Amino acid sequence: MRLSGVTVVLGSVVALDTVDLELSGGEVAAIVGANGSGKSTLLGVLGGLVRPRSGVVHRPPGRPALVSQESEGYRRLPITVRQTVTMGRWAERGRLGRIRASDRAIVQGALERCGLDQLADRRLGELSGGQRQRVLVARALAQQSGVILLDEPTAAADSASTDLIHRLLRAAADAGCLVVISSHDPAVHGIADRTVVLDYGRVTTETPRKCGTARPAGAVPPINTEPPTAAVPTIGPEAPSDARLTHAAGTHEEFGPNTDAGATEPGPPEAPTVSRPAAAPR
Ligand SMILES: Nc1ncnc2c1ncn2[C@@H]1O[C@H](COP(=O)(O)OP(=O)(O)OP(=O)(O)O)[C@@H](O)[C@H]1O
Repeated sequence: MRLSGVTVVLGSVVALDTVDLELSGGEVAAIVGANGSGKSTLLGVLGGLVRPRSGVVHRPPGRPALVSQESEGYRRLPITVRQTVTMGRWAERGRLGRIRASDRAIVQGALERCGLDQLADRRLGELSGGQRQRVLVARALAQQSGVILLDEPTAAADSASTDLIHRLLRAAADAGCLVVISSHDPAVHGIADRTVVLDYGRVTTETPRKCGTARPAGAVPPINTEPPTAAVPTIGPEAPSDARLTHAAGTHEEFGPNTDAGATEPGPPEAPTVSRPAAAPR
């Protein structure tokens, strides 16, 4: 996954400013920064949900698994935990496709690894915020994508849930996934190979991956994680119906005034003036 000179303008705000970034399978990248610094926007670009105004985006084949912020929308969904995690398999089977015994086994495995098997028949609205976050992570794991993008996946989690989610994500990366986590939680540094610091839409600091030195050996207990498969689409309420990440050879999109790159959202109108994001509390 590579971004070159990516700029995103939302309304009159430069949400991302000429961002260059290269991320690889097998690593956990932590995206950190103050409120409004552009973390969610960056995840949106990586996931193909936000259209840059300019720049180049290379994506690997397949659709990423997206874990959006736990929200009121999830609380209101009249579906059970198991049904939600099963949605991860729609990626491979299609919404109307038949869920097979192998899919059910994958879902059961994801439920168990996320400590949700006892809650499988509860509705989402009957869970705590931290429990719902584990459900969203379980759904992403059930998708078995090669890329998992998570927006503050531990914001409502207690320390035990945070530790579990982090260990599962670390294990997914160790199995070959690219895992990108936007977070305000300092605990994320414990599993990250790379930290990308955003400030007013710019990457100010990037700690690149150092082969073999990112984590002390044995710091993360092994977890039984299914290896990612190549090309699986995004699922879930936040997934756009026309997500364009399905090319077997990956995608290369160029954005700019003279290009017509595939986008999933209409680009912003030409803004006569562009301001920096509103100052965030430091
Ligand atoms: N739909 C929108 N229209 C205009 N500006 C927007 C829109 N969405 C976000 N922004 C602005 O873009 C900037 C980046 O927002 P973004 O949500 O990416 O920040 P963030 O780092 O994820 O913040 P947080 O930590 O609060 O989740 C902010 O200044 C925000 O106000």
